[in-house]
Amino acid sequence: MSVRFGGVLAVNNVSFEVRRGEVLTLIGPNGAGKTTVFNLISRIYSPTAGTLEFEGRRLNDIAPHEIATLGIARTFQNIELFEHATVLQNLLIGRHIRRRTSAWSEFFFMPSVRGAERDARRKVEEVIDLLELQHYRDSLVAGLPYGVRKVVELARALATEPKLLLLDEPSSGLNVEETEDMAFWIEDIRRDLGITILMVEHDMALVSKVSDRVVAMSQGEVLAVGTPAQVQANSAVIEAYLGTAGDLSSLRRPKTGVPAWQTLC
Ligand SMILES: Nc1ncnc2c1ncn2[C@@H]1O[C@H](COP(=O)(O)OP(=O)(O)OP(=O)(O)O)[C@@H](O)[C@H]1O
Repeated sequence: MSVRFGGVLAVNNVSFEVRRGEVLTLIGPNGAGKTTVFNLISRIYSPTAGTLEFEGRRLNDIAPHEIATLGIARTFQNIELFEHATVLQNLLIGRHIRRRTSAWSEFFFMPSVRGAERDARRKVEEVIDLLELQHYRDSLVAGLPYGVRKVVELARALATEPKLLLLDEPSSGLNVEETEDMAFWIEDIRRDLGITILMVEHDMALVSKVSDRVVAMSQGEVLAVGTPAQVQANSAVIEAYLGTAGDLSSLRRPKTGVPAWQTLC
């Protein structure tokens, strides 16, 4: 796919596949086009050229609100939750896209609606147990620590029972311990729930730990695809990161205090 914003070719002829059951991570310096790829897959943006397919189905003409019903869920770089609702309510709202009941049956609270309500609660409670959120289930999101909110956003995505989970910088803003917990959640989600994961991430320790394959991007293009070790050893990838080292403000530092490009080299 390619996408142009005025004079900026944000994504230029980018092509890759996500295999069922894998964790695939997009890496690259700031401005490489990673979030734009996520926004293309979520249908927030439309490609200027190219095709997007999910399970053999062309997604180019699908509306953004239909993406979740096809089995694609996402989290955002900046957490997007209902701040003045509880954790449980946020998850139930997330779950609502699975509802197949009509407005008519909802109005009269017919048996099909009661059944759907029970299913939603059961699924949401399963996710709360899986991500160990029991302690926070009735707390307002607004009062929760940042690290817990990140897990709640992940839980809300899981409550939709996705086949493909898009995680946009799951470790951003987390401390070392919280990042390690996030790595465990990601591994559990893939192993226990069989969900395929496509992730954008800057923390190379987390990337190496959980990813089967990595796609390295720079300036809107794919530089390399391979295992984390293969991509980290790729000279074009190293150069792309070193090329930004003069502008340290554009590099995200992992919590070790080591610049991202040093962890790559
Ligand atoms: N809506 C938009 N309008 C104009 N330009 C945009 C838009 N979205 C992204 N861009 C530009 O596209 C390029 C790629 O941005 P993108 O946010 O995808 O990079 P990124 O790799 O996700 O960076 P970061 O790691 O900082 O999130 C940048 O030059 C950015 O300014």
